[in-house]
Amino acid sequence: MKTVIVCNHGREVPVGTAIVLDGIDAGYGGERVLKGICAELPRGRVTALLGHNGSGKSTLLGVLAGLHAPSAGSVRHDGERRPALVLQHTAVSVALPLSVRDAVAMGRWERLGWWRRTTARDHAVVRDCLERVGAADLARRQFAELSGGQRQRVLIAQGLAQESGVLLLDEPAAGLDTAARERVLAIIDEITATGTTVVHATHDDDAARRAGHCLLLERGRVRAEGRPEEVLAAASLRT
Ligand SMILES: Nc1ncnc2c1ncn2[C@@H]1O[C@H](COP(=O)(O)OP(=O)(O)OP(=O)(O)O)[C@@H](O)[C@H]1O
Repeated sequence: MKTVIVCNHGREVPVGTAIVLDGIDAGYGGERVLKGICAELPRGRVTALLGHNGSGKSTLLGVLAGLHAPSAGSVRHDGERRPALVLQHTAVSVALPLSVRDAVAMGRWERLGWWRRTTARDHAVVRDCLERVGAADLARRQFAELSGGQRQRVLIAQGLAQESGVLLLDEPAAGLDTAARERVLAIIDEITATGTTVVHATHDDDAARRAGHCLLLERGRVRAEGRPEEVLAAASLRT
């Protein structure tokens, strides 16, 4: 029997929900991009955000990360810290001289405050996060020298270093070759195995099939939500 804890615009919210989106509207200037998004994203699992270009996936990730204020509705999550947003490797400037270790340590900045005085624990977290993404041997390298796949794994480590219960990724495997893509998807699976909730935007049906839950957006509205096979079937009906 499904256990209901609260009501979300008349929808049941099962126990085990990490994030509740309740009637989210959001946009840019006068343009309304997200329109009344209601959804429940399961804790400790991967949710794949699907939809055509411009359907609002990145905007929704921004709202989930607390970087983009909704004009209506609310986001509730059960963690103490706000969700960690992992940048796409192509979105990060490589003009600055930055070691891999320093790039991951930036994930600690919000905790450190103005003086950014790191402790032994901060260093241990950075080491652990690099190990979790298989990049411990890259720690002393310059971020700019890395391949796209290596950069993406380092950015995931930066997100993990925030020690949030929720990790948000915007097309983390886009532009990577098959081996690098597979490695990123395997890391995402391993992250959820330790209890972290992952939400990632993707155009990749294989990545969606590996997810525990899918949310399909169409022109800023939820077109389908649920198990991957059901949502992918709904998606194929629209193409
Ligand atoms: N910073 C911005 N300023 C103005 N409009 C924006 C901005 N970012 C996105 N948009 C618009 O919002 C709509 C949704 O964009 P969004 O990037 O959220 O979609 P998406 O589903 O992530 O697309 P893609 O798959 O191409 O990344 C689009 O019409 C886009 O042009």
